Amino acid sequence: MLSSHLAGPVLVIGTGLLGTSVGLGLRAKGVHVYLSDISPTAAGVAQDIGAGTLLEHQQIAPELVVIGAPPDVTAALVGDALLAYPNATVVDIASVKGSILAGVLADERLGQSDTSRYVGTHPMAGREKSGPAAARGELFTSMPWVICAHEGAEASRVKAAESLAIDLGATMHRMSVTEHDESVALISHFPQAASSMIASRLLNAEGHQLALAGNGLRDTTRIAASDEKLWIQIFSHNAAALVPILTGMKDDLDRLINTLQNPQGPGALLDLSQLMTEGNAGKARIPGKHGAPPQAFALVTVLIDDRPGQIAQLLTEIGDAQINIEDLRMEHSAGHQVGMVDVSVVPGRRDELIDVLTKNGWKVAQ
Ligand SMILES: NC(=O)c1ccc[n+]([C@@H]2O[C@H](COP(=O)([O-])OP(=O)(O)OC[C@H]3O[C@@H](n4cnc5c(N)ncnc54)[C@H](O)[C@@H]3O)[C@@H](O)[C@H]2O)c1
Ligand SMILES: O=C(O)C(=O)C[C@]1(C(=O)O)C=C[C@@H](O)C=C1
Repeated sequence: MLSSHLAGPVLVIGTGLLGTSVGLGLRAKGVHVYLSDISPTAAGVAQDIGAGTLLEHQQIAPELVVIGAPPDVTAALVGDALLAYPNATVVDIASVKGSILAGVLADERLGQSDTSRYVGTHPMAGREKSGPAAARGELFTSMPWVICAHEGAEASRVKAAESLAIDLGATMHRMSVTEHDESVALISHFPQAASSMIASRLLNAEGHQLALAGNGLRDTTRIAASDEKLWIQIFSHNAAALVPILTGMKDDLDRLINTLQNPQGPGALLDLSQLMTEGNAGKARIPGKHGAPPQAFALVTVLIDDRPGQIAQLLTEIGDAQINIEDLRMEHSAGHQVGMVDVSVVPGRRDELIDVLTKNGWKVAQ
């Protein structure tokens, strides 16, 4: 078992997707984890899948308490935990930070020595699913984890919060709550709003239209499946940072509508070209997964028969050719006994991959 920075025990309050993922990740490091949730079922499932031990009537003195509940109850749960466990560091992992810090500092039950043990944090990893059954111990590996220590936080408490991120394999980013909320409004909350709006256009789509859906629609709507109860809280807690970004989008939309109302008009084509090139440039600024520099991988699509062992064979042959796979995705072709595997590789190895696979008899769609 790998050694951990945290000694434990750690108490996770709120054992849904995120809290259970924290429990699973810490258990894999050998840290003792207790689990608690307002829903006995959520806590029970988390225990059953190995995220820790149910907190029932045991008297515990946790080193760290992690609040993994929704944003609207987080500040109150932080306050409860600071009072219930007077020696513990208490962190939350909610997606918004300013409103929660304000709630904790305004809690009249707490003195300065209590709030000095609180550190707000936010792992930038998640899924469009919720609940403990969707949890993964590796969720945070190489993903950013923001630490938003407030002015009154004790250094040793900040270190404990950082130890949690390190033990779970995340990369640490320190910032103020304001910097955090503005950043995530742009890179997380705005994309969620845009994805939900794109998907909501489909409500009245005809079946024959939807039957044509390809990767463009799937790529832009994955997170539209996210939990509505969680996101109404995130949007409303971070409204001030989100409004300017949505206003900028509205201006762009107005400009596009204007241009398309007269697509042969003077400057219209230049306007459309600008929309695309600005989008290309923005996309190129997104770092590669796991913090790597931006890199456009080359995609090779391989057609495989829909029968057992095909993917394993494909991966073995790519491995034998000493070509590293950067990303892998599989799609089924509706109504056909065929699958399509998208293999991403560094651009310099693309032609070689196509050669190897074609020689080995695979059908490669170029
Ligand atoms: N889902 C994501 O992608 C993601 C990513 C990063 C951070 N977060 C943050 O993590 C937190 C949890 O999100 P999630 O996706 O795991 O949600 P979830 O719905 O899967 O889990 C939340 C859990 O909190 C429990 N809970 C609610 N009120 C409680 C209370 N008063 N006391 C104890 N438990 C309570 C619920 O029963 C549920 O099991 C949220 O604050 C969210 O903003 C989510
Ligand atoms: O991958 C996803 O499904 C997510 O939406 C994760 C995501 C994100 O925007 O990156 C969503 C909200 C969280 O606060 C942090 C991470």
